[in-house]
Amino acid sequence: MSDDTLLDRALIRLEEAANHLQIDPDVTEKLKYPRETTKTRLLIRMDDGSRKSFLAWRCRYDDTRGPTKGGIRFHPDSTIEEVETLAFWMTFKCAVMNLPYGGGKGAIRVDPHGLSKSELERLSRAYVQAFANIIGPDRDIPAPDVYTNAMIMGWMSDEYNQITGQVSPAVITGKPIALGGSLGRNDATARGGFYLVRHLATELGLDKDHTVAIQGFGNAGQFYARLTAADGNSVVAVSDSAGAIYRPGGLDVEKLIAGKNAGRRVADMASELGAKVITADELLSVEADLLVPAALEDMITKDNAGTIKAKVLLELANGPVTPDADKVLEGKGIVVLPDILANAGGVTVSYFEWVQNRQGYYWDLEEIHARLLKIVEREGRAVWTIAKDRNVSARSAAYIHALGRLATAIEAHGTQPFFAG
Ligand SMILES: NC(=O)C1=CN([C@@H]2O[C@H](COP(=O)(O)OP(=O)(O)OC[C@H]3O[C@@H](n4cnc5c(N)ncnc54)[C@H](O)[C@@H]3O)[C@@H](O)[C@H]2O)C=CC1
Ligand SMILES: O=C(O)CCC(=O)C(=O)O
Repeated sequence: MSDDTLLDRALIRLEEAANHLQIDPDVTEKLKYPRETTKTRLLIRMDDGSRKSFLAWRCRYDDTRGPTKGGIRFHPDSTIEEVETLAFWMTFKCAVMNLPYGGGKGAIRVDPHGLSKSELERLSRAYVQAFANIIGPDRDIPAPDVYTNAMIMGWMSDEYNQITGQVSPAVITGKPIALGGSLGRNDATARGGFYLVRHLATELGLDKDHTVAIQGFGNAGQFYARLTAADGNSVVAVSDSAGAIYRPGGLDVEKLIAGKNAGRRVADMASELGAKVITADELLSVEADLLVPAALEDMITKDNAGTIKAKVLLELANGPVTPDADKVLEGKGIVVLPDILANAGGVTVSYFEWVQNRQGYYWDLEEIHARLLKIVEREGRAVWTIAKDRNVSARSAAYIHALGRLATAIEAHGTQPFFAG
């Protein structure tokens, strides 16, 4: 890989889209840099009485279209650059879906698997104590991301309420239902991708019983496996951070999910599922019609993209394909449904959660699914049409679609925000 940073590589997409649109250069100048990133150290008491310090960040990348929105990641490799890039992607994701938000993201550099539940709770609460002045229902609204979940969002929401002395459920989304969470947020990331693939199946050349390989078997990957298997497709390979398995005849998805929920690794379940253990790179090159990266960024590079046999990639992960790898995939005629569209079901249902919290009236699951379907199909179709009309990749089309909306909003604000930012 080159010396370019993750953000440098992400900005290539902005430049490409800008070349397609007649927009003021001030717009790209504004979108090239995060508005603000706050870094802090969280010092918490461990169960053995010692104290330990963790690096943490929150980035509000751009708030032209509304309060900043984006998840919080707990990961041992998190960096400021990763947080800012994820927040940049959130800015474009919210614009693609026409949600009234800008983009944000946060992280703590920690391996949460090494913490007890009470240590994890203290760390999550410490994050909110540190960033209580940055987040807020009209300012910056966090949500779950890698290695964070509804339980953690519940602790964070409770901490915010204690600090402010008010009950403000709309400050954070992805909460437990009992604390104002929305029905349907748990599988929303996967469901958005699933609706997109189903809507464009004919154009993508995917048959009703296509085969699927999934990289990463957490929230996004597991729910995608469940939805696609229930729809008659066959999940033939999956991986987690510890290994990968392959069964050409299809894996028992419910058994796999039950095993993961019991704390097992996918490779440890291979023999009972009649599957073969394969390497992480082999997962990318198995015979499958659809490849679903659902783990981390930069997993598909120019070094391994050439081995991919799938017709279509559905990016449930953020940034799994590098720009160099994109060129390889394009050369092979593989369609990439890009992250800012493909995984936007999560933030879309987070938006529904925020709306329900503010109106104090809650929708049933049917209503959530119908609203999500409508937005995914509307914006998915718009992106597909741009791709065909302009003869560009679906990724470029998604950025063109989003940048058009961002440019309109930036211009509508007048010149002042350029100086205030
Ligand atoms: N949770 C959400 O609502 C949303 C998540 N995403 C993105 O989806 C991706 C996955 O996030 P979640 O499923 O929420 O996280 P998660 O924490 O639930 O699961 C992550 C999964 O990735 C696996 N993994 C980690 N490193 C790996 C590696 N090197 N190879 C294979 N698997 C690996 C882990 O073992 C785990 O199964 C991330 O890129 C995240 O930013 C995007 C939109 C929304
Ligand atoms: O649900 C949200 O607000 C944000 C989810 C997220 O972090 C993402 O889409 O990458």
